[in-house]
Amino acid sequence: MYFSIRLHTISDIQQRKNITHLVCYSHKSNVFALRRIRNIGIMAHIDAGKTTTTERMLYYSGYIRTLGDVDDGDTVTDFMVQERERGITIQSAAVTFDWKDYRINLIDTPGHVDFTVEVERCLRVLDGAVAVFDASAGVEAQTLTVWRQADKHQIPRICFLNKMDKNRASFTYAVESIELKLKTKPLLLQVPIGEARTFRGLVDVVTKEQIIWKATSDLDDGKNFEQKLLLEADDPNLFQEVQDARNTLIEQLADLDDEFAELVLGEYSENFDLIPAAKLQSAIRRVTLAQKAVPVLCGSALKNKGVQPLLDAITMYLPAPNERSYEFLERMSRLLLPFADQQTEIPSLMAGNIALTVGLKQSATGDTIVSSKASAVAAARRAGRDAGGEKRSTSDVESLLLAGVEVPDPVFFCTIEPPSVAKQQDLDNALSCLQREDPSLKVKIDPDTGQTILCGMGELHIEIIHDRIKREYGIETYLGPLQIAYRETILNAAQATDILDKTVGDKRHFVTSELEVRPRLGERAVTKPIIEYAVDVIEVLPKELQGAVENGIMNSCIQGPLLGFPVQDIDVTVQSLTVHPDTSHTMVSACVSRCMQKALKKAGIQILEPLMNLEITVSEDHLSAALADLAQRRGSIQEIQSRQDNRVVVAAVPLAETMGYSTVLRSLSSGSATFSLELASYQALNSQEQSALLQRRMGLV
Ligand SMILES: Nc1nc2c(ncn2[C@@H]2O[C@H](COP(=O)(O)OP(=O)(O)OP(=O)(O)O)[C@@H](O)[C@H]2O)c(=O)[nH]1
Repeated sequence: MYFSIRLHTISDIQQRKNITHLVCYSHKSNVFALRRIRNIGIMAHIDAGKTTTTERMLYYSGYIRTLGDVDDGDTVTDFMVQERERGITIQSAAVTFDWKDYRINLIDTPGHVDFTVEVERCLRVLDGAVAVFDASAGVEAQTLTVWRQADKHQIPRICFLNKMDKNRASFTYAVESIELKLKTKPLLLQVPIGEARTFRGLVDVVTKEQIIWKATSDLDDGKNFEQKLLLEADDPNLFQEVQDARNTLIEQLADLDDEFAELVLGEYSENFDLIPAAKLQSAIRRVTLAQKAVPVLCGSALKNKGVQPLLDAITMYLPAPNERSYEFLERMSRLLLPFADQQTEIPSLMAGNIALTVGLKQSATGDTIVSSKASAVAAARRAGRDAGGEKRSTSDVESLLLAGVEVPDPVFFCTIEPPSVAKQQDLDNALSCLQREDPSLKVKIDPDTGQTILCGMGELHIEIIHDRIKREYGIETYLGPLQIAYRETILNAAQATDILDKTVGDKRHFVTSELEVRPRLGERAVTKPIIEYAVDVIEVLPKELQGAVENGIMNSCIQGPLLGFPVQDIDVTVQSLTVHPDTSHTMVSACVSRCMQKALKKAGIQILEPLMNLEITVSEDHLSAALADLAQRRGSIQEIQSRQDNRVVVAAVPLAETMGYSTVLRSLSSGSATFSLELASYQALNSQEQSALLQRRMGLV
């Protein structure tokens, strides 16, 4: 389990003191000046080649002696059994290695959409990221999702166009799709030499050096390559291409960076060729750190080409921890330096590093650990000051400190049962450990049957959890059929009243309430009800009682009256409320909750189903079969784009129709089509579908 052990310190003076103190405790080999550390994530769409690229980095840096292969299931970072069996990354793995006097802490993150939360929990502890693309596919659906997450956390990035050796690989196409779909400015730092089967090397646009690997680099390890200045006589066309690319790069940088613009317009205005590489490199670094543009490199990790220049670019263009806007520091009783599934104990940790710690029983993914309450308060105050001196409320400050991982609501659920009642306690323990690690996994108890319910992000997510419980905790569990997490909303406005009159011991609890519920109109789904009060209620309602009323309203929305799914998109007005002085807050909540249930029932319930964005990449030959199948799944096609020789179908399809889709798509496209799914919104079921669902749920069909 990885924690973002990031401590705001109270003042710079104190921080300097603490760092010195920690350096004294460090092993010499572990002491790296902050500016020589890079905390980097690798992110991309599934199968773009993150794990393969990471494996090459470890090899070239000397940390492993033989190259592992995803397809053989022996890579360092995919160490979970499920990862090795399926050839995909599920859990992020952290590795630390050195490259030319720099220490790189690198996290390989999963690409499958079911594990998006895993990516986000990594991003928030990183300073920079490498986005890996399949050069024959360009930007794919999941790349967009992780790109947006990185935008949210303001993470400077480098793009690596991998798989340049693949049939249909196209540098130009991939760059265009980055510009168009990610709405970013690509800085082309390399020009490939050859493409697809002829790909053999690249030219560094900044230094004009060509790097050519041996034709047999996929058989040897790609460590040997020829590096020399590209001369016009070597290849006039390539020389001109590089010259043009360099001029474009210079123009781009001058547009984005004033310091560089001054240089170009002044000293070097007569001859751009004379601009020293170092000046270009520092300008690239500045615009990358400011996230005004993204350097683009290319290669083929599998064929051992292009990874060493990528490592150089990471050290050159991505930020050191002290160049990001936070200063964090921590010292703990037991600290471990991760190397995938191996760890080395270290005596202390300097600011800017990533490490593991053990034994924290109460904390979970997304928490921020601070050394004391006082330092947390001081950090919050400082964060308040940094935010432009505006006054912040306490809750603002709290939310700033606890800014955690954004967890999407789960869309699938199923019952999970242990082999015997005696094993229930073990299962509960296993589930609570897994939940602390993975915030996208939710566990609840069905109030009617008492069964444990597992809620997750997709079929694969639940399958992997099931498998992990068996392998890691030795419990063979039984899963019920996978079900869709629907939502409920109301069709009309309705009013209801309720009276609670209960005497417990010598106390009389007396409450009357009157509420109105109305459907909320608007584009965006709002999961929490918007609560308003009639003027004469709010004027006399004490703050504590308001909390009890709102609890009652919220509780009744957790389980809707029709099928027990959460209720969304409603407005509530508390029209009247009387409370006897001795009445407890629990009784107030209970009365309001009952009143809400009555109002919701009267208002008429509409079931909403999750609607997914589906993107299918399929060859022309299999397009009509894929479209015909989509039509049967209540899918609506939004767009059909061309991507190289393939067609990309962008569609919306109800989640209920996507069960087992991967098997069907594989068989109708002879294994060539790929797809990705992402939750888009919730849509109303029509009355026939709704009554069919009700009948199924009641076991009538
Ligand atoms: N042709 C070609 N294939 C590659 C290259 N890099 C990776 N692959 C193959 O692409 C597949 C996916 O590679 P991975 O490294 O597992 O990709 P990933 O992005 O880590 O995948 P997830 O972690 O599951 O998202 C494997 O079959 C690799 O052998 C490359 O440069 N060229």
